[in-house]
Amino acid sequence: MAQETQNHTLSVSGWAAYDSSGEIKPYTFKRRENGVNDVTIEVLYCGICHTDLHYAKNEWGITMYPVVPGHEITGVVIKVGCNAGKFKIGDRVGVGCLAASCLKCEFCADSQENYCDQMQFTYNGIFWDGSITYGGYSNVIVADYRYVVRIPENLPMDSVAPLLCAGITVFSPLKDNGMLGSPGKKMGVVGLGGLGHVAVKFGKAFGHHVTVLSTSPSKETEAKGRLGADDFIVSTNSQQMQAGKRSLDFILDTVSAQHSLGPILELLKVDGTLVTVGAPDQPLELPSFPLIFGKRSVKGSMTGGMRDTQEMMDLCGKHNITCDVEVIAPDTINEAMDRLAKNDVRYRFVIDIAGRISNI
Ligand SMILES: NC(=O)c1ccc[n+]([C@@H]2O[C@H](COP(=O)([O-])OP(=O)(O)OC[C@H]3O[C@@H](n4cnc5c(N)ncnc54)[C@H](O)[C@@H]3O)[C@@H](O)[C@H]2O)c1
Ligand SMILES: [Zn+2]
Ligand SMILES: [Zn+2]
Repeated sequence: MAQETQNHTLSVSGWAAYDSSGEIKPYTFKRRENGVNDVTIEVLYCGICHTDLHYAKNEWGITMYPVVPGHEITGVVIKVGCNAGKFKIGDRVGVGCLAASCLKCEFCADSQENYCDQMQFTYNGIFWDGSITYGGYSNVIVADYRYVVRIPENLPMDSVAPLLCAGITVFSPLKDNGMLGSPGKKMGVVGLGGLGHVAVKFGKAFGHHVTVLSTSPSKETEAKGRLGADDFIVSTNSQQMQAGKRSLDFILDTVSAQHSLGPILELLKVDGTLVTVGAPDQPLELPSFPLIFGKRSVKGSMTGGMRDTQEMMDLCGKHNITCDVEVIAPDTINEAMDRLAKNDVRYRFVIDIAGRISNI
């Protein structure tokens, strides 16, 4: 069982869910003191990922309460361990989903720490010292420097925060599947939420023709006008789905709820690939006919490694890509979570942890 260890003496104020109601309330807890490999970060902003909602409500059945969610963290370094000299006090940094990995296996050696079988998450994980990890809904986080990235100077700390999970989670499968550096592909994005809206922006930045698939016809104008999508298919409109058959090279499915992949797969060309990154609590429906008749592949992908995360950040800095966010105060996290559950967000809530908006 996880247990707190003696060097957990740093008092931190945060917000936690205490039970499967998912209600978020203030929570004061202890973190480890800054170790030789650590940086201590004053948290400025933290995005609300749909995964936070899955955990807060124990939708995957693995939540250890109280859970302090948050893995889209931006902040400023306030303490540096002696081995963490690549960072200095005052650096603008980000922390995503990963807190630890073995650092020795083939995946760690290749900076695919996200696939290390010893990998531990930023929250609801168990750190090497046996303590439960707590995420970014808190004013300070202590992170091993190997899981910290730099934020480009030109990007604002609030709208950059969701890149730490939503961003890398869609960047990584795009890179892995030949969508980076080979423009002109036909790309589909299913679900226009936090992950989906970044996927559209990346798709356009990488030179692709991007089609959004959504159940909400009302999102068409924004998807095209604001995010730059080229086409929009309402997934419940059978005529539109029929017209789109065999038109796409690659599809990224970001939907958070159970659904069938069958009709979506029909939109892929022969030999096309669908990567699912959404994590519904119920199995996806995967009929074999659209798979075998089109020699199509379905793959999964989980967040991304640290080298790719920094690469993505730097690319976003170069192309000025940020997320479309609604910044909220910590005392409205519950309202934001309710709206997230109802798909009423454009496109990511970001908590102003340090209370900067209250000063405006
Ligand atoms: N693979 C990973 O590493 C990874 C990382 C982050 C998030 N996730 C998962 O990805 C999913 C999406 O996360 P998000 O933060 O973008 O969530 P979000 O709530 O911002 O977006 C989800 C989108 O799915 C749409 N949607 C919901 N139910 C639908 C349905 N029945 N049919 C069609 N569309 C529907 C919503 O309208 C919304 O646009 C979540 O399940 C989350 O846990 C996975
Ligand atoms: Zn996430
Ligand atoms: Zn490893």
